[in-house]
Amino acid sequence: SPSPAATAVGGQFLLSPIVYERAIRDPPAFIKSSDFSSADCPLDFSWANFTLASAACSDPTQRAACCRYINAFVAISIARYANATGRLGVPPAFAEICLSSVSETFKLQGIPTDADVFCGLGPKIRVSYQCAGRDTVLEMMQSPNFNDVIGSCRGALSLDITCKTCLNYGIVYLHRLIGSDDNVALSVCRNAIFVTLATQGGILSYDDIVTCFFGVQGITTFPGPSSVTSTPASSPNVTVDSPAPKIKGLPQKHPQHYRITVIPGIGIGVILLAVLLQIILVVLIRRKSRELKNAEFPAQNQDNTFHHNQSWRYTEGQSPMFQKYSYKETMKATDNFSTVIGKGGFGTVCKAQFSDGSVAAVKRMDKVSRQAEEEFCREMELLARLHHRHLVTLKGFCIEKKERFLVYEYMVNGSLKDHLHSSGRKPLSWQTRLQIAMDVANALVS
Ligand SMILES: Nc1ncnc2c1ncn2[C@@H]1O[C@H](COP(=O)(O)OP(=O)(O)OP(=O)(O)O)[C@@H](O)[C@H]1O
Repeated sequence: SPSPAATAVGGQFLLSPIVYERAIRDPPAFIKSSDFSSADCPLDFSWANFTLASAACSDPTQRAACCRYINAFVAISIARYANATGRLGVPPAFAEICLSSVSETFKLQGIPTDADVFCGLGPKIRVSYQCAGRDTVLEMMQSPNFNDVIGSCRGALSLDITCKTCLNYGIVYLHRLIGSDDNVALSVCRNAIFVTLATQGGILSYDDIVTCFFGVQGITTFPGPSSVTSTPASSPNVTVDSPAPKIKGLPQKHPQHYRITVIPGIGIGVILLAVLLQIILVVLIRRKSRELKNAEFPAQNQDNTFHHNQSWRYTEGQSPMFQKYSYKETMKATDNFSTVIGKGGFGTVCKAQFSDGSVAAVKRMDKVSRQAEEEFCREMELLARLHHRHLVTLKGFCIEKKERFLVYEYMVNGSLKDHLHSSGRKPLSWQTRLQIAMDVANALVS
């Protein structure tokens, strides 16, 4: 019959929190394991992915792997339990029900029942890792030389060499601690080391420890107090013990796997950002230098017709190099382009008076287009070659951003066109017209 401290509710025994806590810490004689059902076992397996384990356990040639999986599942559940309670496994009063609960869970998850037997669930694989009289994580940590184990296991345990070093330190520590060759005791204590390391949160990678200690992979593990079942299902509000102690002075905030993911992520992000900034910088510098080049030699970039090295220097005779006028001085000489004297196909013509006293006619290109650009170049090329007293002389040019100017010798009496077509002028005599035609023809053939 049930103990007086327990009340039968729906076929299960619901213990009051205080009685439960006492029961698991120091079970009184009247509390027997038969008072609990397997649902009361505080070990939780809801986190586990059994796919690989059930495949290994169903294959008779994979028995060793199967047992490693089973050992790992139990050890991880105990580590989760220890994370919340600080204990290295379930209290003795729960040992029996937990073994049958674990067995039932494995069965439900497709692991053949004979795996319990050949792996030794109970005699070899236990649900409590009492190691040389140590029941708690704190006691393990306080045992002599345990710091050496922690120190040696702090590296990247995913690496074979680091894992071996960690395990070797563990074995040395255990030989000193238990001083025997009892394989079961060594195996249980080894699991106690695993649980103690696994409860250290951020300083070690949980998944790496599992792989290192049990030689299995693909077990989904999510450690942390929130996911740890610290109480039986029937007593959800009872906390059993204080959570597992952590090593002082070491970061505890995030699990290692989180750091492993985030830190390289940040590094890669920073590198990508630096590369991106460099590319942007290069593009901006190139664009700027192209702009500067355009301002200096725009036509050259748009079209090959403008070969400035050839066109700006007239090599025949005494023709000088064209003068380059600045936009500022051109603007000043034309009183901000207000001295308009005519308009032709190329653009507007202004009279200009430069600071050195020279007078010129400045043709301002209306808009920069490919065609206008070509015309600009052609005019310069042509006038660079043609020099005659009957042809107007090109004095220079001005190129700045999108502005194009040709600076000519100023014709005081206007152009021939003015004399031929302007209505306000006295018509030229036929003799003069004939003379002009001959002069122009002369200029073109000479
Ligand atoms: N060097 C100059 N000196 C004085 N006036 C000029 C000079 N060049 C042009 N002009 C004036 O500007 C007007 C326009 O000249 P522009 O050469 O641009 O046009 P155009 O003679 O009609 O030839 P086009 O149509 O081929 O451009 C001329 O009719 C003239 O009155």
